[in-house]
Amino acid sequence: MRVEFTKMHGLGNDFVVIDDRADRLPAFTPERVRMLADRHVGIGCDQFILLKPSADATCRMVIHNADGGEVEACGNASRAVGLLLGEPATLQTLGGTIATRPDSAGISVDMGEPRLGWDEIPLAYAMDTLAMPLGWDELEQPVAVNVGNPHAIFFVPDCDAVPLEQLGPQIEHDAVFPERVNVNVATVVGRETIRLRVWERGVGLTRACGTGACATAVAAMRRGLTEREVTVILPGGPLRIGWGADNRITMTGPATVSFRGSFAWDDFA
Ligand SMILES: N[C@@H](CCC[C@H](N)C(=O)O)C(=O)O
Repeated sequence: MRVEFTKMHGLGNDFVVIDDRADRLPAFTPERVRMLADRHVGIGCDQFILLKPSADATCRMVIHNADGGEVEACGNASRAVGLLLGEPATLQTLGGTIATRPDSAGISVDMGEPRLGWDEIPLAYAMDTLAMPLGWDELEQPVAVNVGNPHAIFFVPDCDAVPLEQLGPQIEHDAVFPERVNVNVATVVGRETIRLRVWERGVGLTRACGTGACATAVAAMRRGLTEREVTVILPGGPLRIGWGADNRITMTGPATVSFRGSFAWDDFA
């Protein structure tokens, strides 16, 4: 059996997307996803995205990190799927149902409401999520925000100077985050601009993280550092993020098809 896929990216955060809305494919095990995502033995991607039928939305979006683990949300992949579907669409994810629509700046996504309670992140025990009383070397007092998936955000004078490849994995696996965490280091450049680098849970450093941009914008707004609409500049490029009076987050930015292909199911057994 051959399986067709679309290789896509959002600001360099890249995905293998398989459209199985017809529901004919067998299950993708974490091992199979790991092989497909591997940049040496597979196709290579940060996240593996499977579209399945849904009774309540345009489709169900199943999201796996490159390590094979299934996760609740992926902002950049949501824009990519929005581009594939073309029309305004709703995507059912483990983190909630979100809505995409084409926009003059690419694809706009209603990412839903952030969760801010310590048990909603989740954290291991009760604490202030606006300034967690913890530190890892130079990274201290993060803000914790859940935008479908868990994020810790550290505001620093220069995010490019942080050794994120060393501190990211330590923080990701710290016991204070029982479901692990995505680690964001952010520098506020002005009331409407933030620079951001992200160590993604289950992947590592990526060129961009849409949910990281949303969580960081909410964190900056909660701390009163920015306006309620900002540009978040990632290594792969900028995203526009708004947190409205209705408590909903909107993310707008590009998504791109790189190429289309197919593989034999048995090649990744
Ligand atoms: N690339 C993503 C986030 C993907 C999931 C994340 N690594 C997690 O484990 O929660 C994005 O664009 O949001």
